[in-house]
Amino acid sequence: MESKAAEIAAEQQHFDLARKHRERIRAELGEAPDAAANPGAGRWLANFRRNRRDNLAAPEQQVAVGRADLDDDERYYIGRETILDDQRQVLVVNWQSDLGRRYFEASPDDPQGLSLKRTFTVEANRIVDFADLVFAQLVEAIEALDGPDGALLAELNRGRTGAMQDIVATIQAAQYRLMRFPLEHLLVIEGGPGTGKTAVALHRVSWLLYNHRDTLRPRDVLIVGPHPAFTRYIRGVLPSLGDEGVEQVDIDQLGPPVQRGRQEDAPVRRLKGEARMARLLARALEARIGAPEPAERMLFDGRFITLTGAEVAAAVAAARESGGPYAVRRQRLRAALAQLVRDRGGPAEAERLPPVENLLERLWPLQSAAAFLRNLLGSRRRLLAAAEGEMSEQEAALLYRRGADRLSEQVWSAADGPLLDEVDDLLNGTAGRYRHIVVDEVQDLSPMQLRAIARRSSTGSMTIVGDLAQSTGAWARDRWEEVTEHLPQTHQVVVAGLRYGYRVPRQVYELAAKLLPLAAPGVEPATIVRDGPADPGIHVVEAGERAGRVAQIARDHLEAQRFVGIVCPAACRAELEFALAANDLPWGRADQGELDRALNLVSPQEAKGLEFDAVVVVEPEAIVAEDPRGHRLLFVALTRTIRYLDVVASGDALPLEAPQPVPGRIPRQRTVVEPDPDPTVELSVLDRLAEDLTAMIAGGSPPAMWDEVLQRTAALLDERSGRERPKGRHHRA
Ligand SMILES: Nc1ncnc2c1ncn2[C@@H]1O[C@H](COP(=O)(O)OP(=O)(O)OP(=O)(O)O)[C@@H](O)[C@H]1O
Repeated sequence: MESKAAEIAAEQQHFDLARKHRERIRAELGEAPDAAANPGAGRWLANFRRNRRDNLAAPEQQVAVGRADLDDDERYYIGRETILDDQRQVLVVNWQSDLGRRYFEASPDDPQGLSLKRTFTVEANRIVDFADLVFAQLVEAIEALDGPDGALLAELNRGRTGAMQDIVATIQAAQYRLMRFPLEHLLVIEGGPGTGKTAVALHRVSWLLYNHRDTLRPRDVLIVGPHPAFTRYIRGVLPSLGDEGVEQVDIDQLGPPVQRGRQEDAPVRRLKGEARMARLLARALEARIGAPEPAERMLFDGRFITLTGAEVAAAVAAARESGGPYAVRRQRLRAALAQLVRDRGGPAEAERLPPVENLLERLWPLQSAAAFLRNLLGSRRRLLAAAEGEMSEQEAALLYRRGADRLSEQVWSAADGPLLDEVDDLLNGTAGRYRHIVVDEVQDLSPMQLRAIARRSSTGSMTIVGDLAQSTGAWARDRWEEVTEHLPQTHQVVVAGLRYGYRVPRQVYELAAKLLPLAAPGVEPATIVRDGPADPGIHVVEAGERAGRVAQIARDHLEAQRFVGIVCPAACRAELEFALAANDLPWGRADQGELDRALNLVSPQEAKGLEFDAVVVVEPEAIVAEDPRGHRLLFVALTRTIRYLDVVASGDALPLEAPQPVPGRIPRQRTVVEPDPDPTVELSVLDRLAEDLTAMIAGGSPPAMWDEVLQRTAALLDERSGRERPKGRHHRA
């Protein structure tokens, strides 16, 4: 039998040959002359070649991840892309092909016609090692390949950078089965934190694009994530698999672009997310269609033409009943009115003449989604009328707010986004143009958000990804039906689970899993595949030392070159930012979509879906207090690490009781603040701001100086607003 070194050398020859031909292909794509007969086709060809060239793996990347030896002695190398030599002999077969499927799914139970599966460990394109599964000899090891193998464990220990990587080299059989699950389904992929749900959903897109390439193009696929930092985290995976052009957005990007940032209280957010809102909006829009005068008189070229109220009303009723978006039915009314004018001897081009346009505008006003919604939310009368039978008066009153004076100045909330999208759909219709939609972290989305996604689907084929144990916020769910009922009902719903937790080390998961009986009693814990380098560090400190200790731990991790995430509740955010700044530790802000620094500050909500080498979780009791399902939020926070976890707490480091008031938190003072005339600022936001400022001042100066700091702050604010105060009351050094 050949020695392993000799075998590696032989395999390396094949790797080198394949790389040589990949570079040959790259060069040919760059140099091939324009064979096209006309300039349009020439441009197309040039584009095609550029895309093909850009999608080839980089020169230093490994050509293959493994080798499949079939029972009939044929052998195939499996890699990211197919590579042929100049005689069109196959050197490498791509992972989405049928051979790829057999390679990844082969198990001792079902070898898929393979006699051997060889997995390479490779650095750049140099083979370091390989491991073989010889199926004939493996009768006793029927653990199947669902669990981890050596190559996977090595891969999981790799440090993280803030950008998700592809997992082609180490796809597990159970994962591959979901990647190639038939397209015509509403597939729900569920599983605990770090089981690979996101990775599988993204590779599923790549697999589907390859295997349905005649009918499914990249622009037919939409990927929706929960927030910008997540979208940024995953956006490189598909291009690294050679799939460019798939649209990837976060949920707030659906719908008309408007200025965001308005904060709202939880009951308003909840109400605005309910499916009842769709019916309320539809009714409010229909109520904008007016009734004619008893006689409508119009002047054309010095001659009056009068239409009777009855005939105009009949035209309005016909348009109203005709079905379709508001704007389309408006066009029909215009045509009908013009016809009536012509029937009275009016001009042939009546459709385009001002008298008809004026009447049309009065009966059926043209409006944008933003203008309509601003007017509706700013009118108690209209809200009440539209709410009838759908909502109580108190609920309708919750929706009221005074609109900004100018539409361009209106600031919208996150919960307004899906309402604007719904109105836009009622007004103009939405072209459901995606043949497949992937939604990640779907467990928290409101019915109105799910409707916004559903209307973009042309087929009902979707992959939705989530974990009920991580479901928090106004729409925390306990059953998948509560999500799928708002999605297209065209295809069968299949819920498939991933069982093995690849991200979180055993020691960390054991700690986090203590929350599960309380957080999500029905949810099966993941099976963890590896140990971490250390037990979680639990640091119980005085409230005043909390931020300083977090900064110190973060610094230690940074010095060891780790990618660090601090998961921090809102109550501790200001003191922590202050401490990081004071310690000269720059950080990335996940709330602004940043995730590219070595140190990142994320809220527990933003932490969903992300991962870091080292995670510091700040004040678990405050995290639990932040959400009605606070234990789930804490479970999310604790399961973001691939290696190190530290918990810094002045209260209980692992609260297993119902939420307590947050330690060290300043009691809310509501009475002193008069309602602000600016409708975009809510009282609770002012309270939060006051709390943040208080924490910053308390953390940054001794009590004897607080008065002084406050006076200086007031002076600075005066200066900024141009407001005059009695001279001598404030001064600046
Ligand atoms: N087969 C695999 N080979 C290598 N790495 C893998 C594999 N499966 C998962 N991983 C890695 O495990 C980590 C967790 O995967 P992923 O983020 O997809 O999990 P998730 O189930 O979506 O987690 P969460 O519920 O926290 O969002 C990622 O770093 C991913 O690359």
